[in-house]
Amino acid sequence: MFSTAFLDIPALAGASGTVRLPGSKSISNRVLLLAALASGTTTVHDLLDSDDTRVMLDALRALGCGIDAAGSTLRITGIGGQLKPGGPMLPLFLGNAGTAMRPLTAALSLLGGEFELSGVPRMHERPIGDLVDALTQLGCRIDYLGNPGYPPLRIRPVDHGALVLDAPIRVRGDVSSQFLTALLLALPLAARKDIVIEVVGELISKPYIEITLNLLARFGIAVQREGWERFTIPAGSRYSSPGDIHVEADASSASYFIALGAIATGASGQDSIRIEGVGADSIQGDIRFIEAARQMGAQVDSGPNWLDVRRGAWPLKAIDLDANHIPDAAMTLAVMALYADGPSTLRNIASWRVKETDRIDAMANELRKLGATVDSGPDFIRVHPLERPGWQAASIRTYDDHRVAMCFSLAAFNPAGLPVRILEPHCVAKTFPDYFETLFSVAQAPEVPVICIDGPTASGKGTLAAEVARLLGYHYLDSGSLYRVTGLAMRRAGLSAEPQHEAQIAALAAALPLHFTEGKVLLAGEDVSDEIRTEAAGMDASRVSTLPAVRAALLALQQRFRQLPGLVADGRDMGTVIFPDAALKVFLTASAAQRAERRHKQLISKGISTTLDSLRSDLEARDARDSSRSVAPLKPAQDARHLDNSQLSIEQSIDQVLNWWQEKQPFKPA
Ligand SMILES: O=C(O)C1=C[C@@H](OP(=O)(O)O)[C@@H](O)[C@H](O)C1
Ligand SMILES: C=C(OP(=O)(O)O)C(=O)O
Repeated sequence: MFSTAFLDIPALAGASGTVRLPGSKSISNRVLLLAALASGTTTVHDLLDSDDTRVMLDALRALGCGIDAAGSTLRITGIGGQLKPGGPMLPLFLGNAGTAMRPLTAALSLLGGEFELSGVPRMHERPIGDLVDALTQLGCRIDYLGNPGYPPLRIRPVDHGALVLDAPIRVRGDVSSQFLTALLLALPLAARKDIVIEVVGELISKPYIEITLNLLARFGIAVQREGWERFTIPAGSRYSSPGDIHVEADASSASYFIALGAIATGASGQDSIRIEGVGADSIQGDIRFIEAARQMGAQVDSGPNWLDVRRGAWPLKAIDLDANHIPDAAMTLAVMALYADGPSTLRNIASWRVKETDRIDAMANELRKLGATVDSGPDFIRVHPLERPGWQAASIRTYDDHRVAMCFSLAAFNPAGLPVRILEPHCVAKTFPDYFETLFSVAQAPEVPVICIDGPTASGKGTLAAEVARLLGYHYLDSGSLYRVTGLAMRRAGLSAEPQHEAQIAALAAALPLHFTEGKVLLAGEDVSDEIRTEAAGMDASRVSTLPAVRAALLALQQRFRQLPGLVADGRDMGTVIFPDAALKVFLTASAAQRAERRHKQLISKGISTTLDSLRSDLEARDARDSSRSVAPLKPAQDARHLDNSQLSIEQSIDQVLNWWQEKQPFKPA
């Protein structure tokens, strides 16, 4: 996941390949709750692992459910519809998960304990009054701890004998379908007689009720229904675990990749996006996004558990759609509309205003930043397409809404070749923590940005480059370590850095089984981070780096690190030889006295004894060798910015490089 303050997505040109998507949020949280209420153990396969499921799991653990995770499988032992009596009041934090807050409110109101349910500030602005009213009719005891009609809530124990089950329970369905879902999931706890639920007002987001009914059936509860107005939970209903249950991939998450297939042209080989884990026969209503995508021109094939999408009509065809049945995925259509042949209108979407943010306003604001003309009203949005000269580079605010972040990534396919900045990209953690990594695994950019930081030994370029990479969410290449690892491989093969061994060392270098993970350098799986940091290994590195055949072998290896969303590379010839087209090149220096002092401190802190004088003369010898070698000597690229950090703190150096980088970006302030 990208935990950076922002993520710059370079202009993208194509996309092709296969993605496997994480589990459905709606299925995951329903299955977890049903498994928790049932008796016995349920094994859940391919559960979504995200903020929304984590808050549900934490709540269920607090209730006393047994939960064991092993890989993508989770075993959950339910409480059999009964809480241990006399437990303390439980505070439960439910983040911004509607699928946790609403169903748990209903279930806990009937379970008998005392609870306080709260969430993030936005959750305290998301309505729950219609559900609380329905539960209160029944005799449940729920108080508002903040604003009436909104969480946080206090739930008090209820006397099951006093529940009013004779009259139908009336619930409004026109604000959120989750209120009806919550009642359907929880009321079997009280079904000593038939319980009837009547929906008041036009039910929205109907397909989510189908998911609820489908999963209830798998847990042994056969709800009878009359259209969308009346639902009966038969007397004696009991949750019974199906044993094993598989979670489909999330159809709403699939919408971004379906859109990607519709917008992007493929590269050589495969020219489509294949999505695995969900197919057209999904139980999730958002799968009907493919109908809308087809209307706009996408070519979609599907089979059991897979979809294959490619570009059809181009530009896309404008659409006018009642999107009430696909409230989440429809946001993706609003961005696809930028690539259409006329204005597109999405109607009947008033519920967008009470989700993670006011999504109608959020989409309108951010689409306008890209240059689009947008009209909106209480329950619709109309998006006019953008012509090439109309596109603007924009810093997209995401309002802590995962879907805003995800759907705006599709703006990176703009024909003007502009990058898109996504602010607070970590909001995707709600349902799809690795969204951007998954996007980057199939997207192609004509130009992946590179920042080069070259400089002499002990100038601090490693620390600076790693930190800049971390702050930008870019990959990091410590090219010096490649030479160090080559030196180590050379030693281990019994060779030395003499010209007669050059070809052999080059062959070793070309095939280095090298990985950088979490600040470690792994050679064939072995952590060699410490071994390559000794002074002797530094000397070997410097020597092998003078061998032209070794440098050539390592060139391709280094260039392969240039991957989306970008790269920060440190070394001695990054800007001059390896990435001569880098957008920013920094030549980092510090006086030999300063560098010797830093290195001295470093070694002393590791308990290695040395003297300042010897370090300084070693450094000077190494500088001389590095700058006089015949191949790619250490010298600043012509277009490099010089940074002497002798008098700067590491933070000041980082700020300077980030400022230079920002100066090169076309983004206006957010
Ligand atoms: O029941 C569910 O799993 C959901 C129902 C929908 O909410 P509304 O019914 O509030 O539209 C949807 O937007 C949400 O992401 C998930
Ligand atoms: C509306 C959404 O979430 P929630 O389940 O919190 O309602 C969503 O995921 O788009």
